[in-house]
Amino acid sequence: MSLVPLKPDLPVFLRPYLPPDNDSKPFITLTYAQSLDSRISKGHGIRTTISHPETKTMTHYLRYHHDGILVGTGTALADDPGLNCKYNDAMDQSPRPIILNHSGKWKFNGSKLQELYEKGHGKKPIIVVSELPVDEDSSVDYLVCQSRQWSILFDKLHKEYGLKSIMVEGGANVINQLLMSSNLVNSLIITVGPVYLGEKGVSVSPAGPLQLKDVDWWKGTSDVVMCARLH
Ligand SMILES: NC(=O)c1ccc[n+]([C@@H]2O[C@H](COP(=O)([O-])OP(=O)(O)OC[C@H]3O[C@@H](n4cnc5c(N)ncnc54)[C@H](O)[C@@H]3O)[C@@H](O)[C@H]2O)c1
Ligand SMILES: Nc1nc(=O)c(N)c(NC[C@H](O)[C@H](O)[C@H](O)COP(=O)(O)O)[nH]1
Repeated sequence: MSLVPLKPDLPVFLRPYLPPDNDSKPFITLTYAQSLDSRISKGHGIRTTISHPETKTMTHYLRYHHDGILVGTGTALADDPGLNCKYNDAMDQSPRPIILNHSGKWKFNGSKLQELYEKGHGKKPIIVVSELPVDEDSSVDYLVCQSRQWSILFDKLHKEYGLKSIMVEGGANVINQLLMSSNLVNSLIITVGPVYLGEKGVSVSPAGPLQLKDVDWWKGTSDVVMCARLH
């Protein structure tokens, strides 16, 4: 499905929060869409549309500006995401998909990621594991890194794969951890949609309080987008 056009005032609004051209450390953007009650889906395993088509276009614009896009196992299992870039039909500019798969529950075989990669519509995924599997799949790259070692993981993605910017798209478990690792996150970009998802929804709520800095808001047709820094 094609995207609606990018709202013309979004590039200027987003510019200060996008990765710089040159940086010695990987630039980490944490981004997701949430309801008014801070839920990101109706329930575990349920893919839920929250954002307006114009902020979906913004997400693809953000993907266009990043070298890698990371999601947790829960999101890979629930959403079977494509994680490519449809902005400007620039699928060759798609970020490298990065899947945390320490549990081994998610399978590349039969996934949307496999379909897109084989069609040349997405990049080769990097699967993060605690040890190499016995039945290695040659269509993916494996990165060995122990669970919850975020700093080491981002460093390896930078040094071993040359990824200078990584966009983290969720889900809740991953987001809650990174909100508590404020020194690792360079930009936070949250879309808020006009919906409540209720108490069975999967909520974003970090373990402790967090005061954001350099906050700016954009108002779209039905969503708002907040950009901020954590440090
Ligand atoms: N609205 C949005 O923007 C958005 C974005 C992404 C996902 N979602 C939704 O979120 C839900 C999934 O969220 P979730 O919290 O269940 O799953 P998740 O995607 O956060 O994955 C959690 C799992 O990933 C692994 N993991 C997490 N952190 C790790 C680490 N540091 N090292 C190694 N492994 C790690 C663990 O297996 C953990 O159980 C789905 O329903 C999905 O539709 C919504
Ligand atoms: N911007 C945004 N608005 C939403 O309403 C929503 N549910 C997501 N969810 C993000 C989540 O990570 C999804 O899994 C990927 O957005 C799917 O990616 P694809 O479109 O398949 O490439 N993101």
